[in-house]
Parts: sequence; C-alpha cells; structure tokens
Amino acid sequence: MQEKKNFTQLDLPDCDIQYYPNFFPSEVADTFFQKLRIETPWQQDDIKVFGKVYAQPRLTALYANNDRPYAYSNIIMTPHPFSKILLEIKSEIEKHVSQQFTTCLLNLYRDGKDSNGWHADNEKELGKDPVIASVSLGAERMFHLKHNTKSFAKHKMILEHGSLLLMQGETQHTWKHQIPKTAKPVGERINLTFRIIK
Ligand SMILES: O=C(O)CCC(=O)C(=O)O
Ligand SMILES: [Fe+2]
Repeated sequence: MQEKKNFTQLDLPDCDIQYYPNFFPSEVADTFFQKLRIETPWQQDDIKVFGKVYAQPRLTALYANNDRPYAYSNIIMTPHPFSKILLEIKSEIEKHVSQQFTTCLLNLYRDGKDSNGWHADNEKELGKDPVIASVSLGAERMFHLKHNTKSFAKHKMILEHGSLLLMQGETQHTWKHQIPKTAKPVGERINLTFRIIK
C-alpha cells in the first residue's frame, strides 16, 4: 500500500494549499539538489517590468513531455525533454496527487538577492484552477501569500529542504505568492514547480 505522507492544510480562506514538510527524506533531497544543480542548463532571462528590462533575479529551466512553449512575464520558454531525475520526482508526486504533470519549471535562487516577486500562476495555458506541485531543495527560504482582495488574509511560512507545497482549486485566482529577497546569508535553493499545460 502507498504510504501516507504527513501534511498540513493551510487554514486560509478561498484557497486549497497543502504543505508536506518531509515529502522527500533529507538524504534523497540532498542527492536531488546536487544532481539538478550540476545537470540543469540554467538560463538567465531578461524580464520587462513597466517597459524597463531587468535580468530576472534567479536562473530558470523548463522541462516537459511535449514541445509546447510556456510564456510568462514577457518570457517565452521552450522546454527540454524531461530528464531521468525529474521523471523520478514527478512520479513520486503523482503517487500522492491524482494528476499527471506535463511540465516542470525549475528556479535556482543563487543567494538572498535572488527572489520571485508577487504573482499568481494563472497563465491561460494552465487552464482553470491549475494544480501546482512545488518542491523545495537546498536552502530554506520564506514564502509569502496574500489574498487579492481581503487585506487581512496573508501568510508567511518557511519552505524546507525536501518539502512539497501543493496549490490547487481557486488558489491562483484569489491569492498571490512570492519568495522575497533576504539580507540573511543563505545558500543556494532549487525550486521545481510541476504544472499541467493543456
Ligand atoms: O520558488 C518557489 O518556491 C516559488 C516558485 C514560483 O512561485 C514559480 O515559479 O511560479
Ligand atoms: Fe508561482
């Protein structure tokens, strides 16, 4: 029988978010981090914000089981075919989440100056009520959530090494999330967001 993993359901309005702190055992997560750090063709893209061009404050890579491009923040990414290690991680998640992911966006946060600004993953290729499975490897970083209209509704949490954060239902319509910069000395962090691109 498939073992059940411990998780907490976030007690927040108008969303469906679960956090699995030890989805992958620490040593397994260490190996994933080291392999992905080395074998990923990390790219540095420029983003356009209010007409000005900036270097995106993190490195990224896109993988998928198809060749459909994925566009966000004026960036169009073309996927690499899934690697062995990403297929292994994807299938472990799919045992617990009854979804088949098509795509994985990888983020490398090199240090505390790297970040991911307030956004929702609501591109139309993701369809209505997207399911996003987000794996954290390496350094711990803060994750912030804020409701689009209810100003009292906000949340801060740490995303730990080997954890899985699952966002589904109406979450991307009603909430935004970010990884803020930090002045604390922090090491590298890799984040994997598995998505379904229709
Ligand atoms: O790094 C993270 O935990 C979040 C990544 C994220 O929100 C995204 O890539 O859309
Ligand atoms: Fe996101």
